[in-house]
Amino acid sequence: MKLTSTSSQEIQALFDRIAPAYDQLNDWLSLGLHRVWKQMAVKWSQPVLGGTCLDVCCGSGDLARLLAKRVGSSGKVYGVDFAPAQLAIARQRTLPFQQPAITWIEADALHLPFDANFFDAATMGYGLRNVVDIPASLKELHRVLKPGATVAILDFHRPDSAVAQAFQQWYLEAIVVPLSERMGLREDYAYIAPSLDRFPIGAQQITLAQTAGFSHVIHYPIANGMMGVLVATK
Ligand SMILES: C/C(=C\Cc1cc(O)c2ccccc2c1O)CCC[C@H](C)CCC[C@H](C)CCCC(C)C
Ligand SMILES: C[S@@+](CC[C@H](N)C(=O)[O-])C[C@H]1O[C@@H](n2cnc3c(N)ncnc32)[C@H](O)[C@@H]1O
Repeated sequence: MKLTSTSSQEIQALFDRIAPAYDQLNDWLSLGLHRVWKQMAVKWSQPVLGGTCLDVCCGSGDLARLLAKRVGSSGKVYGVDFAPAQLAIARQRTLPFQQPAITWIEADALHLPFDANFFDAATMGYGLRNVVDIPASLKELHRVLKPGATVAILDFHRPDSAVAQAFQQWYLEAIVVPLSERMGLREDYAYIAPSLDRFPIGAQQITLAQTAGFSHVIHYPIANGMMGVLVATK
């Protein structure tokens, strides 16, 4: 099935389908760099010891586990995703004795099952590009954060430089798609490039976050602008 413009159900099915290969392919295709980018996002979300943190669109849970390390045993971390196969892997990959225990919740990022002003910090990794309503998703994040709390949103980004842009396009088409094809996931990974074409660039993301109500917003291009982190404080 070719995924160009996509419904919420198609996105959920895609991430359920790729779940068994997802972590391995991320490590291979980014040469492990996605772990560094995720560390940066967690740092920018400013989690504090004993804090209550949220990882929206948590997938297999990398960011939630990093948040858990930051908040320590007196803190609390919730990981939310709507793809049950991703959550199953998140649960498997989390050590039973890890403190704090992470609470994994199957839910929609557009309707978070939390009270307003609940979280001290939040992260979202590679989720914003995939939600069907970006402004609604930002408003929902704003709603659940406490005043003064920060969300860091990591995702692909289009570099300014034509050379870096050409390299990114080439890498997605000539490396990512053929490698994922070997695992029978060609169409699923071919979806990344068009989803990136539709995704607002950093400056547009800043405006969207301000419109959602965030008071202090910065976008950091990373990896030569091929990735970016939107950091927004309520
Ligand atoms: C963790 C990463 C991506 C997660 C991800 C997001 C999506 O929206 C998907 C949609 C459909 C299928 C899969 C995903 C998905 O895995 C980021 C790293 C993985 C990337 C595939 C690697 C991309 C690398 C950069 C374009 C270039 C880096 C070059 C460097 C020399 C390694
Ligand atoms: C590319 S994965 C990212 C997973 C993880 N955050 C990471 O960085 O590795 C995107 C995740 O967003 C989830 N997702 C997309 N739209 C969602 C929505 N509306 N509600 C909840 N989860 C959603 C997908 O199920 C998928 O697990």
